[in-house]
Amino acid sequence: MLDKILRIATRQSPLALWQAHYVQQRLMACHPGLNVELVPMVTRGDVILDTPLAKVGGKGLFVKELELAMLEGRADIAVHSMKDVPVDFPEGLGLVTICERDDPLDAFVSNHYDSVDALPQGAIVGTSSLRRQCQLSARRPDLVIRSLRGNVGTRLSKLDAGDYDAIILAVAGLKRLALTDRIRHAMPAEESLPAVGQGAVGIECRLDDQQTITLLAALNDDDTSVRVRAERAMNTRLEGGCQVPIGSYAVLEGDDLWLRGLVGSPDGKQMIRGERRGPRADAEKMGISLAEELLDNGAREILADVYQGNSPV
Ligand SMILES: NCc1[nH]cc(CCC(=O)O)c1CC(=O)O
Repeated sequence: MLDKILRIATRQSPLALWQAHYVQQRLMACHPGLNVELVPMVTRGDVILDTPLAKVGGKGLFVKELELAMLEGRADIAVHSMKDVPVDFPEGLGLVTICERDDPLDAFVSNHYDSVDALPQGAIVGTSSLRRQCQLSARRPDLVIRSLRGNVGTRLSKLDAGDYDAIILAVAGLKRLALTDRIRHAMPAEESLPAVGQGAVGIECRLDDQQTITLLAALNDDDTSVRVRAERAMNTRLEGGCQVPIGSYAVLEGDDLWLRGLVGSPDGKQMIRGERRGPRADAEKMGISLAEELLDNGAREILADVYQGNSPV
């Protein structure tokens, strides 16, 4: 078994490479003698940089090429930010491991201001995340939200060039890239409910590859896994792609899981919130029942509006 070389399909952004290296290091530490190599790839999501993701097919654009490489046997595993992993997997592939979650919160990043509340009237905030846009606009309807795509480094350069008064990024991404000094304010979940899976790294592989699945099991974190399963169950039940602002965030309090969810309109004028508390064994059930409550409380209409194009995405 240890004469095998495990190949990780990875995008080449600094964040993707950090995550792939992290999994490589952890696998080699857990399985002395195991060889782990990176197979760097370019995805469509890396090529289409000028259009909001919600309009060009969503975050799945970042994973398709990696999945094809696994199905064709050119790679054994793919490492993903859980936030970017779509609900469905191609036949034969699945998510088998979720590593310990890093900071799940959003970061307020600015060269001039300390917080959203400190921004002047009409300030320009950069984000292409409808979830962040919705929550920012609900709090401060006067803000002008402008699209912001590209790698974390590119986004920071655009801020530094003066294109924006502030931008919102994930704390976890900034930490991984050793850029925590750019964070002015970690936005608590009450201010910006995080995205499904934010801050967690997941690993996908072929479901018939038992040898790899066994090797990956050592990296699974049960607490993270239960939290992310609750968040993803909510998202799946909502059938919400990334065209709809959705936040879903679970924490453990002892053995109890506290799951909070949000569905909003992109302009922040509508916002439906709900929560569940229950035993960790009910993670998925809680996600589904919270989604159903949100749907009954108005999320159904919001989702329908967005998909019929009545809502300014
Ligand atoms: N959308 C891109 C993306 N995917 C994952 C992260 C951050 C790391 C994570 O959430 O695990 C980021 C950057 C960001 O949102 O600032």
